[in-house]
Amino acid sequence: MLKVAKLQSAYGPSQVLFDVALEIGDGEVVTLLGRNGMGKTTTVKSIMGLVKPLAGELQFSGQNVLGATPERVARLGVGLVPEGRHTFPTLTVRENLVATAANRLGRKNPWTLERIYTLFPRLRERASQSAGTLSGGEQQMLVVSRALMTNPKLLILDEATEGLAPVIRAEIWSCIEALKAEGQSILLIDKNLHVLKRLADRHYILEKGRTVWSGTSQDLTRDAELVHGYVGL
Ligand SMILES: Nc1ncnc2c1ncn2[C@@H]1O[C@H](COP(=O)(O)OP(=O)(O)OP(=O)(O)O)[C@@H](O)[C@H]1O
Repeated sequence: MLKVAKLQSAYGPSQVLFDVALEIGDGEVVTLLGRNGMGKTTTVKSIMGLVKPLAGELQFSGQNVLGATPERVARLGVGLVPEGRHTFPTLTVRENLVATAANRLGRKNPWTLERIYTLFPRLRERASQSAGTLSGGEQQMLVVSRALMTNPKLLILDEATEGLAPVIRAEIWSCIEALKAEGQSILLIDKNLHVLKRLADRHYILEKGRTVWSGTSQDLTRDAELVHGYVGL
């Protein structure tokens, strides 16, 4: 579904990605690990077309998307939950959700308001409240739901549980588990290694803009010391 190889990206004169490689197959849950500043978010931005890569290979759904616009990448079916909780604060929860509804045609089981409210009953309760008045956890549920309403083939979550209370974090994890069970392909960036080990199929570690390790959750446990050195967790 997604293939990234030898990816290089820069912000102006400062190169941040030198050799990033990762692949995500249909229905796979894959993580991108690494300490702060190693290039995880820049990799995501490069995939989305928000940062224009200098070189490399970027394929999504069999199409070359190296240098594609964010609109094209989104239309092809990549849904992003970016770092930080960005809702439309003056719109209601319901309006936030319908604002991104897309890509319904031809989908087996497209996301609808009803399905979202079943996944996150809290959002049903808050449906007519403006998003800006929600708690941090509720806002994050809304942001994840908004991405789902685009019916993405690949859902990317960049630090989706950061700064959330443990109980809310657990809700987001169980949502991700439910999505996985449905066969949703997901790329996860998060610091909760113990949960990621359980949830994800495979992992990639970035160090200074390079993919330096990849493997299954079993490999991650086997290479615990090495992984600890890279990830610091
Ligand atoms: N807009 C920008 N302009 C210039 N440099 C940037 C910009 N955004 C990030 N960087 C730099 O690029 C490098 C990689 O940052 P990136 O955000 O991709 O890392 P990360 O692994 O996602 O870390 P974090 O967990 O802190 O988000 C860092 O050195 C960072 O300072």
